[in-house]
Amino acid sequence: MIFHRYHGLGNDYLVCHQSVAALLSHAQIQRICDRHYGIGSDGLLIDNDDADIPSLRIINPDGSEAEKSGNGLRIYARYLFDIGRVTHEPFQVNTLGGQVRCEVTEGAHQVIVDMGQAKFSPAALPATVEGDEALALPLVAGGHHFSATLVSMGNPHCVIRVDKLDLDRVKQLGSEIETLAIFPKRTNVQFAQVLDRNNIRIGIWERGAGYTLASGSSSCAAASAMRKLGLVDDNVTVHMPGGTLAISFSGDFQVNMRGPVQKIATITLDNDCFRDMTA
Ligand SMILES: N[C@@H](CCC[C@H](N)C(=O)O)C(=O)O
Repeated sequence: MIFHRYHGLGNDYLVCHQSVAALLSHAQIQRICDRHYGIGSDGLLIDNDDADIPSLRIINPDGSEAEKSGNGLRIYARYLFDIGRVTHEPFQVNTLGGQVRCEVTEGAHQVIVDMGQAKFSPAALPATVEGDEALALPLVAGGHHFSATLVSMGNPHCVIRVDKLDLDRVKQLGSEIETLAIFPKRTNVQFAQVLDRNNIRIGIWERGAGYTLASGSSSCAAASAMRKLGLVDDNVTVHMPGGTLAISFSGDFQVNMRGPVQKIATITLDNDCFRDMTA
């Protein structure tokens, strides 16, 4: 079984063809993503090449399926370029969270993705809260009171605005917020600090993955939330522990993301990896 390992700002993924994924159980995917007993990864990207438009499935390390992933899309676009399926011309990719436009540029080191429209309706996440939008939703976690903005980028995000970002707090409270009862499909969580009208800093807790160094859809969601609150302009650099992404807005919250991708390795998985497993 062949896997291609890439990262976007330290958010790392394994890419495999659907014929490989079809052989894997839920538990085996968890094992492959495990950093001590498997190859280790923030998720699995499954390439489906049945149709004219390439289609991406995104599996979190806990085995759950995500509708969309920003770093995952940049990595998948770069993978398609590496295998010669696309060129430097823009192309479409299907995800469960909608169709997006990708462009591999600067050699193949940068990828631009039109991530689609940020949506603020709680129903879009889904979240079981009243109202057409939840822009300053009171939340309590770990005994602390927060104000959250709910955003769907195709996948769900709960963006908490803070005066000063504390990454330990993200690690301590991420899981509790991810699994609050108001989020029936759980949620990704970002703590966001506005630095100025063109820069924000975020800490990320990903649904199904935990604390990560960077996240594309989280960057889009956090920038969208701060834009909606009137705190930033149309061009926002999102600073994360793993590095920065450039986010820009056009029209009615159409979100564009630009950032790097790096290839790490092509790996052959040994079947011995599953020897002690029953399924
Ligand atoms: N790392 C990703 C997000 C991956 C999916 C997420 N964990 C979810 O369940 O929605 C990104 O770069 O966007």
